[in-house]
Amino acid sequence: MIARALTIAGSDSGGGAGIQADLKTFTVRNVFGMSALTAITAQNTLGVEDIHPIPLEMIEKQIEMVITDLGVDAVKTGMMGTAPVIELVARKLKEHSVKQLVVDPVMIAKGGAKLLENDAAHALVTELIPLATIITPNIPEAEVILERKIQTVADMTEAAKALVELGAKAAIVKGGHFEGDPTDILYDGTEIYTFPGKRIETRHTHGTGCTFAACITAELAKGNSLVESVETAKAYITAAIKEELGLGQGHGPTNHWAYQGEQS
Ligand SMILES: Nc1ncnc2c1ncn2[C@@H]1O[C@H](COP(=O)(O)OP(=O)(O)OP(=O)(O)O)[C@@H](O)[C@H]1O
Ligand SMILES: Cc1ncc(CO)c(N)n1
Repeated sequence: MIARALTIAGSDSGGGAGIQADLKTFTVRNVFGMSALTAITAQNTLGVEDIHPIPLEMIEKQIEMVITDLGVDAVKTGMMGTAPVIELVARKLKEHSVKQLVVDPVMIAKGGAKLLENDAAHALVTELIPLATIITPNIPEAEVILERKIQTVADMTEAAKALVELGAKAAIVKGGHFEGDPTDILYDGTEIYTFPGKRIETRHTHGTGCTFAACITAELAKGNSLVESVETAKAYITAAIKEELGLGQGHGPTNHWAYQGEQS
């Protein structure tokens, strides 16, 4: 049977981030994708124009309809928006004993728009992080969650460990926001793994975080190990950034078809 993945996230009308990035990535990685929308955004490569939140009952019904009929092998969370949404999603994931959960703690879009209310970071810590197979913050997100500055690779390593102490089984702190080559640091509760990258000079990085986390989710859904899943996701996002599509006037989308690696 084909592996199944559910993304619980916001819609990006521009198609480069949010559920659109997730569903494209799931498809290219041979996983059947499903979605529960938390918000609709009117956005493009230049920024977020408006956000329309989805009512809590409707978020709940989407999750319920998908899990009780089609079933899921892995779930990814992206833009949550508010603390009540996080609380609801955590309750549903517990109710259905979801085993593989990738938490991408989306806070701010590339153009600077706020995708998570300030008072909701606490709910991430108390509700969602303890359920996570892996949490995938960029450096500013890890700084908000842990209430500390991250300035060096050593700080990233300490941050990954601290996120596991908060209850996630694993954490990867992404280095895309540092100057120079972007190195990501993974801690799986036992070992530290370093995923070095070469910085690609491009403005087309809209949705890199969503796409990376979606690929981890797809690989986990197929039954791959955590480290294998992150390795594939790193290769996938690197190819997607390198072979950008040249779309839009601002931060353009990545190329979800670019990765030529094997299907596992
Ligand atoms: N310019 C780049 N060149 C190569 N790799 C990059 C570049 N920018 C980001 N990455 C890699 O892409 C992945 C996503 O990291 P990033 O820090 O950009 O996520 P993010 O900030 O959460 O993205 P988003 O804009 O979707 O919120 C990481 O593996 C990171 O190392
Ligand atoms: C809907 C949505 N989710 C996540 C991001 C972060 O890239 C975005 N720009 N839009």
